[in-house]
Amino acid sequence: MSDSFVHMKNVHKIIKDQTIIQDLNLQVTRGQILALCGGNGAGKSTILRMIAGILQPSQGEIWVDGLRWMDNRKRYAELIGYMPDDYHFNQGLTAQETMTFWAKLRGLTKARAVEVLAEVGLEKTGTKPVSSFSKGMRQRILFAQALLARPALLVMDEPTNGLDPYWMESFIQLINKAAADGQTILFSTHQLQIAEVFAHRIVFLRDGAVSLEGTGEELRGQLGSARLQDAFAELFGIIGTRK
Ligand SMILES: Nc1ncnc2c1ncn2[C@@H]1O[C@H](COP(=O)(O)OP(=O)(O)OP(=O)(O)O)[C@@H](O)[C@H]1O
Repeated sequence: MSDSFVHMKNVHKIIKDQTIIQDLNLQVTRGQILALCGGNGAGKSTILRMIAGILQPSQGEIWVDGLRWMDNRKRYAELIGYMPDDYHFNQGLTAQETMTFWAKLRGLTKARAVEVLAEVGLEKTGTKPVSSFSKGMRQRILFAQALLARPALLVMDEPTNGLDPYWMESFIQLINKAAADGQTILFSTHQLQIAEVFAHRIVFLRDGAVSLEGTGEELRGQLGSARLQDAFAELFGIIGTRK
């Protein structure tokens, strides 16, 4: 096994007789920010859920900080802050009550719940019901939830969906700070300009396999295209290739 912080080795995932992920090998070093890109159905969420321990590979192994999910599920879960692409909030609770509930589940204090809500700019609106929140504000609650326990690994599915330009910038700053503090970050996005701005490495998936990977600069160099978005369009054509 390598000294990578996240190591996926020969991972396959089969769901309902369909191969969703095929022979995936992926390594992420500590403190690295890695963006997973690819069209609809390429397998981004499936990979992130497997790393988060929500799904298990059909074949192959995944280590986070040298630990496999089946070795010690509690310790494994403690290593990871997972931000799902969607979540059905309890509409009756305020943002602060929601976050405090999640904090208590992790043995953390209400003060930490309030602090992390402030980090995502929801200190004032935190006392309002989540039912009154916009998509972007809900995204910020989910992001705060992933940050709660200051996890060694942040796994985020489409974290910038619905963020306005101001919060996009704040999100980038928070992620850069987390990486500078030694946290390792994996996220999926369709927004290649976001991946280019702050990911140390970009992995392009196609039909559950790695199609291309490198830094933004390397990929642009390889593809001879001024912008990754152009390269992406060239390579993948119309988004959504899997039948
Ligand atoms: N529970 C499931 N049952 C059947 N098929 C599934 C299931 N989960 C995922 N899939 C299929 O696996 C493939 C990959 O899905 P996944 O959600 O990982 O893709 P994605 O890259 O995150 O897509 P998007 O960009 O649209 O969010 C898709 O073809 C999807 O239909």
